[in-house]
Amino acid sequence: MTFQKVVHADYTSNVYVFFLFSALSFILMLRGDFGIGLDGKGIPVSEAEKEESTLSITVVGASGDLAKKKIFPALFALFYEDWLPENFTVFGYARTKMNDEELRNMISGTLTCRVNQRFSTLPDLSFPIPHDLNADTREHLQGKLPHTAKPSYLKNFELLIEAAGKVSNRLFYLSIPPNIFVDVVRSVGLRASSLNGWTRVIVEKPFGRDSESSGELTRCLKQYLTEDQIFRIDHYLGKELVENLSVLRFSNLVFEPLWSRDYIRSVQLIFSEDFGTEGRGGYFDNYGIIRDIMQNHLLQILALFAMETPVSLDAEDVRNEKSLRSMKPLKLGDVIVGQYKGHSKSGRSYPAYTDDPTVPKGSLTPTFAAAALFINNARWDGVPFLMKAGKALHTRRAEVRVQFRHVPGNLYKRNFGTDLDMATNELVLRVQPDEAIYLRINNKVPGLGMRLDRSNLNLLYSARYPREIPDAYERLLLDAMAGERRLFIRSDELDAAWALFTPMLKELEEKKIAPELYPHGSRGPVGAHYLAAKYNVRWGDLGGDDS
Ligand SMILES: NC(=O)C1=CN([C@@H]2O[C@H](COP(=O)(O)OP(=O)(O)OC[C@H]3O[C@@H](n4cnc5c(N)ncnc54)[C@H](OP(=O)(O)O)[C@@H]3O)[C@@H](O)[C@H]2O)C=CC1
Ligand SMILES: O=C1O[C@H](COP(=O)(O)O)[C@@H](O)[C@H](O)[C@H]1O
Repeated sequence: MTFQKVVHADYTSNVYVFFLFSALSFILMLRGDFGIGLDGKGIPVSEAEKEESTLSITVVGASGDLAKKKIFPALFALFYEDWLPENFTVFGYARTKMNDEELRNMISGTLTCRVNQRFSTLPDLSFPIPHDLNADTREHLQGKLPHTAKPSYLKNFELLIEAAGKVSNRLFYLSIPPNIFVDVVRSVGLRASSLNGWTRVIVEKPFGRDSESSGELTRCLKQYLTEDQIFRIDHYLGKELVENLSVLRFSNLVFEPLWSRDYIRSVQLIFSEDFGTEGRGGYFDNYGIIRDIMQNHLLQILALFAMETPVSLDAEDVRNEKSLRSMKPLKLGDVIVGQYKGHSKSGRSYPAYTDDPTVPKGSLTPTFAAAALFINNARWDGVPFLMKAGKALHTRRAEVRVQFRHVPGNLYKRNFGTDLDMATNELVLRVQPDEAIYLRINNKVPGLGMRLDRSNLNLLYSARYPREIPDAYERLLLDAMAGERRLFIRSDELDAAWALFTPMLKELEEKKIAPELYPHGSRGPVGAHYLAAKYNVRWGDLGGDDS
């Protein structure tokens, strides 16, 4: 196996890092579920195409936080697990100048263990430039050619030259701030598209900040790319438990009959992080937790949870059934917002959101929100879908909690006392950490007499599946390479998602609603409890008996 990395180039007007990894001699094992495959995994290409094609993956924004923490580790994990095709190259672009060693250090520092083991066995990363690049490009890459001023960001995309005589497929990952999305897409569309293979672009959120800006972004992107080339990523859709949601429901007879207003009393989608916005305050203040987490990650999970049975697992069939268009726009009265304040605990002090120098003083941006959404269809009419998302809370967790109705005429109510909520069944999908699915049931405590107890039927992934669970970005990158769109957001879904949130967000901002302050590291504002109480339910994550 060889592994190559080349070169940064300095330019007169801007300085870009340009580096190239070329991993050769990988074994491509094709994934059976994509049809044309051979033996169970890999990218769906025929044997002929495998030999005749090259794949380049270009990470734009390669020096950034996301590239460092997620994209490069995911690419290396795919490489490590032999999921990448034979002729495979990774390019990276950023503004920061970085030498080879700095770059290598940046990447190796964030690789997961399993990847590190193999990374450390790699030979020296500095190899000559591959012979299949033409002479001009070689010189250009080595910084020997004079450079004139670059009219736009990434002008030098034309440097992308893959092995001569092969079909070149190109995947671009835009890991950059939204204000330069369109410039980069223009460069990709006009200067760097493949002439004989496919060109796809993965776009990171935020996809606008309301219906208008999102619509405008979509229009601009579509000037240079077709909808089929745009892969809008929501990495929560790549998480193992979220992917399993449909399997759980549609492949187990015991759940599907219960999946409606007849048996389900409320559904709760809960996201919490035990750290603040440190380092990302500048970005975050323009968006807030509702746009950062609810309008995309939690809403996508909700849409998958509540969908009707699709005709097939094809991307379009699945995306057609996601229930976004049946949902009612969110009302301000069904939302509460919060913001974390400074707090001292055990001699340590934790900053307030507004202590971040990149956050404007007096900012009203919510770092916490809770909301109640409703779906206007026969299956879900009247069922509150409660969402709760917050930064700087007491724990890091993401989960879906399905609370079932009380048992009618419960024979055992005497044994539970008057608190019937304590006796309702609850199905919990813990997305992270410690992935698990568990069902809370009532059970007789063994022994004489009749004492009832609430217990969990528990599928803890680490016990049942000891293998490490791949990161969401691994799955989504692989899908994008394969042209599988099921887990990416279609433009009409995006429009529907913004239509649900935009009126409420506008009102919230116009009325300058002050967020309720909560201490850093707490469970969040009490307003969230009032919201749940309004719909006669309780947040399930407060019970304290999770396994
Ligand atoms: N970080 C995260 O956890 C997540 C991020 N995202 C999204 O991913 C994208 C990237 O985020 P993140 O990595 O955190 O951001 P960073 O600010 O850490 O990195 C941004 C990258 O873009 C480059 N860049 C910034 N401004 C310009 C410019 N004007 N012209 C050219 N290049 C520029 C930077 O280059 P340089 O460093 O050289 O200046 C850097 O490589 C954003 O859209 C963000 O919303 C989405 C989900 C999670
Ligand atoms: O998209 C985002 O997600 C992260 C949380 O992702 P996770 O996979 O670590 O749970 C969040 O921190 C960030 O604010 C948001 O932009």
